[in-house]
Amino acid sequence: MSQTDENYYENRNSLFQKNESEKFKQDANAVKRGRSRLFEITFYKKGYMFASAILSIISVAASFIPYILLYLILKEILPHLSDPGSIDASLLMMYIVYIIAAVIITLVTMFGALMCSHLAAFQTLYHLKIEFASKLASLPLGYFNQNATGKLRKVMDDNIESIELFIAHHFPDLVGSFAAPVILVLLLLYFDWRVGFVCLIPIALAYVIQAVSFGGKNKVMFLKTYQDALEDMNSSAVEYVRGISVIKIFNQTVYSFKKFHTSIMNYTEFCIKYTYMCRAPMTAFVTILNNISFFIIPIGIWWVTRTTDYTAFALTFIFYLIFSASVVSPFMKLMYVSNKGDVILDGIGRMDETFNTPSVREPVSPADPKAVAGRSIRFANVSFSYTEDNEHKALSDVSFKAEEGQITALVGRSGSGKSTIAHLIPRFWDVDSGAVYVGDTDIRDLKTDDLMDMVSFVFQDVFLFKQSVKDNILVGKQNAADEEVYAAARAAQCDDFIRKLPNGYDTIVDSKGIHLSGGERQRIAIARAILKDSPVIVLDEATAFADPENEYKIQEAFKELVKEKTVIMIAHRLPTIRTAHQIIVMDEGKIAESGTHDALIQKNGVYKKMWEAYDSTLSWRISQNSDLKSDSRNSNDSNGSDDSNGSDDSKNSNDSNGSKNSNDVRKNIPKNVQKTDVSAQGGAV
Ligand SMILES: Nc1ncnc2c1ncn2[C@@H]1O[C@H](COP(=O)(O)OP(=O)(O)OP(=O)(O)O)[C@@H](O)[C@H]1O
Repeated sequence: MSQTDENYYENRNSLFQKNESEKFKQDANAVKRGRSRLFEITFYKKGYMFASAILSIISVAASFIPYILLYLILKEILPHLSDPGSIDASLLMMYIVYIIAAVIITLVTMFGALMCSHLAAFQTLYHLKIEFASKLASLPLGYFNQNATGKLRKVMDDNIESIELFIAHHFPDLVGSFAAPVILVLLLLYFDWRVGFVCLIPIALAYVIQAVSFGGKNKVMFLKTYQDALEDMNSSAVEYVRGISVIKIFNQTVYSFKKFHTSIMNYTEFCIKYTYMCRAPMTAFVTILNNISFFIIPIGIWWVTRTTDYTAFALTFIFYLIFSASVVSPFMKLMYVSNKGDVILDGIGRMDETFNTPSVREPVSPADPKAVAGRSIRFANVSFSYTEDNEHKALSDVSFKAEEGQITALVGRSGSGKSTIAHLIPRFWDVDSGAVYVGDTDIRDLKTDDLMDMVSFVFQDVFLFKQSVKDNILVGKQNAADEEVYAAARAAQCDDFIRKLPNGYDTIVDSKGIHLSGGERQRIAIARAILKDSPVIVLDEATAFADPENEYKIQEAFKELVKEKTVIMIAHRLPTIRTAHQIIVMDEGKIAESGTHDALIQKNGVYKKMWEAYDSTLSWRISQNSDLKSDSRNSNDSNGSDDSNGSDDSKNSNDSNGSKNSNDVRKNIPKNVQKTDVSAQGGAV
C-alpha cells in the first residue's frame, strides 16, 4: 500500500473513532449557546486567533495615522499660504515618509492578521467537519428518519462553512470594527470636540435606525424563518433530485412537484418581504453614514460668519471634511459583520442540535468481545416501536434463537417486521423492551465498534461510495492487503467483471460511463462482507431484484460468505430459504410460526399458504407465457410473418405496448389464478 493510501486510511479511520476528536462536543452540564458558543469555536486555535486580533488592532490603528499626519501637513501649509517659501519642506517630507510607513504597516499587519485567522479557520473547519461526520455515524438510524438529508447537507456544507468564513474573514474585521470606532470617536473629539460631536450625531442616528428596524426579537424571528425556508428548500431539492426517475416517469415538473415548488415559493416570498422590509432603514443608514459632511457644512457656514481666525477654521473644517469620509468604512463593516454574525449564530444552533443529540449509548464498562461465549443471536421478548408514543409496535414480544453456524430465514408479508429484526442486531435502533444477545452477552453491553466487528450486513439497496472499486471493498477491512481484496472479490463472483472495467480495481464507481448493475453492486457488497469475515451475517432481501444470471452468481457468492457463520436472512423467494436450518414466519410484528421447511409444511399453517400462493404465482407466470406465445404465434400467422422469429417480435411489441397487452393477459388467465395473483402480492416473502 502506498504512503498516500496509508494517510488516506488514517484519516478515514478517524471519522469513525469516537472520543478521539470530540473537541466541539458540548458538555451536557455546560451547554453554551449564541455568542459564547461562537467564540468557544472561534478560539479553538487560541494562539492564531489572539495573534490575528492583535495584528488587526495594530492595522486599524495604523490606518488612522495618515489622517493625523494630514492634519499636521495642513497645519504646516495653511499658515504659510501667503509665503509658501517659508514652509518647512523637510518636515513635510518627513510626514510623507511617515504616511507611507503607516500605509505599509496597515497592509502588512492586516495581511498577517488574515494569515493567522485563515490558518486557524482551516484547522477548525477540518476538525469540525470530521467531528460532525463522526457524530452522524454515531447517531441511531431513527435520527435520519426525522432529519432529511438536505437539512444535514446544509448544516455540513453551509452552516459549518460559514463558521470558517467567520473565523477567516469576519473575526479580524470584527476586532477591527470594534477598535476603529473607539479610535475614531477619540480622534473626532480630540481635534475639535464641537465639530466632532456634530459628526457623532449622524452616526448615532444611523445606529438608532438600525437597532429599531432590525434589532431584538424581530430579527431573531426573521433569521429563523429565513433559515427554515432555506433548509426546507434544500431538503426538497435533494428529494427532487433523488426521486428524479419517478418524477420523469410520472411526467412531473418542478411546478407540479408540489413540495419543491412550494418551498421555492416560500423562500422567494420571504426574501422579497425581507428585502422590502430592509429597503427603507438600509437606505437611511447608508445615506446618513455617507453624508456626514452634510451635517458639518452648516456648522462650517455658521462658524465662518463668527470667526476671525480663518486659518484655524480652514484647518479644522478641511480636516473634518476629509476625515468624516473615513467613518463610513468601519461602521459599515460593523453592521455587515453583526448581520453575518446573526446568520452564523443561527447556523451554529442548527449544528449543535445534531451535536447535542444523544449518540447510540455506549456501555460504561463494556464487555470484552473475546470473552463473549458463542456467536449465536438470540431475541428475548423483544418489543419495538419506531414511534415514541409506542402506538404502533413494529415488533411485539419476539423471541427466537439463531444458532451459531446455521442459517435462520425470516419470511412474512410486507410490513410484518423482518427488516426491523435485522436492524436491531447491529443496534441501528435499541429495543424498547426485552433484549438481543450475541452469544451470552446483551448487545448493549458491547462497545458499538466491537459489535460492528461481529456483524456484517448486506443490504438490498447497496450503497457504493464514489471511490475506486477496491476502496469500496476495503470498507470491509480497511487495512487489507491487495491480495485479500482480490480473493474476496473472487469468492464473491465479481473479480471477472471488475477486471474488465477500464481501470480494473481502480475504476471509480459511478464515474463517467461506468455503471454497475444491481447484481454487480450486490456482489461487491458481498465481497466487502467476505473481507470483513465477521461471525454474524445479516442478509436483507439481497437477491430480490437480480436477474437469473446475477441471482445464480449472488447465490454462489452467498455460499462462500455464509460458511460456518450465524446467518439471518430475509429472502423474497421461497426456494432460496428452503434449506435453511430454521424459518421464522413473521406476521404483524409477531412470530406466527417457526421451524424447518418440512416441519412448517407439515404444520399446514401460514407458511404452507405462502408456498401455495408462490406455486400459483409460478403456474400463473407459466400459463401467462405460454398464452402470450400462442397469441403472438396466432397474430404472426394472421399477419403472414415468418414463424421462426415470431415469438421474439411479439415479445418486443408487448414490451412497448404494456397496457394493451396486460389487458390481453388478464383475459387469458383462468379466474382462480387471477385470485391467487392478488393474494400472492399481499403475502410477499
Ligand atoms: N423507519 C421507519 N419508521 C417508521 N416506521 C417504520 C420504519 N421502518 C418500518 N416501519 C414500520 O414498521 C413495520 C415493520 O416494518 P419492516 O420494514 O420491519 O417490515 P418488513 O417485513 O421488513 O417489510 P418489507 O418486506 O416490505 O421490507 C411496518 O409497519 C413499517 O411501516
